[in-house]
Amino acid sequence: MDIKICGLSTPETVNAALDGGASHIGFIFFTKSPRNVSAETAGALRQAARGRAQAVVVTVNADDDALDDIVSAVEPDVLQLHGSETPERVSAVKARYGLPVMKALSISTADDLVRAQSFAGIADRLLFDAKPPKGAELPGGNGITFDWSLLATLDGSLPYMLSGGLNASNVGDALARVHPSGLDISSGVESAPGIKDVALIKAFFAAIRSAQQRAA
Ligand SMILES: O=C(O)c1ccccc1NCC(=O)[C@H](O)[C@H](O)COP(=O)(O)O
Repeated sequence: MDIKICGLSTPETVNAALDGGASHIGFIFFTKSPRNVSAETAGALRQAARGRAQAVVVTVNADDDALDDIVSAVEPDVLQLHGSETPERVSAVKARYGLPVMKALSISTADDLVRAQSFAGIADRLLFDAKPPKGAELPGGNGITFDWSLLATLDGSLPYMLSGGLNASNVGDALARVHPSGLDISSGVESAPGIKDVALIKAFFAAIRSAQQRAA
């Protein structure tokens, strides 16, 4: 199963993610986020990780000019669109950069999953995150779970990463209930907003391994 550690900003925590077995490392491009990084920082971190994990850049309703700059500086493997991008915008981004697009969607009701179907065959993968609280500044990275049982309505045709409020304590429960093609975590491996913690990253991977052994 793919595992994405998102919101990385230092070599130490990127190494912890890679050593733990992360398939994806995520870099946030959203100035209001405590995890926001410069293109230079993300570019250097992704170069160091090249060949070991896929580099994902996370943007929110970014226009072509902003994406051009980020893509040329970072050379990502995947673009994660975490705003209110439409299926048409996802198609246009895929065509412009020739890169896989993971579309993040906020989930709080079954209707949100009906909306997800409009990205079928367009986004390469979805990332189901919790709906941010009213008035929240951030569309993601809020450390909030959603009702995972809603995912039971999916027919299996949409590959998705499960995201939102995961941590070492609840990831086993999540894996017992749903079967995503990937997991994504950010604040659950932080000691403070934006500060990734090597011990928490290790604990997260250990919890996943335990859950997988229980299921085997
Ligand atoms: O993490 C952020 O600060 C962020 C800001 C703006 C857009 C997206 C953001 N995060 C995207 C992610 O993929 C997070 O990993 C995801 O929302 C889950 O976060 P968490 O609930 O903290 O594990």
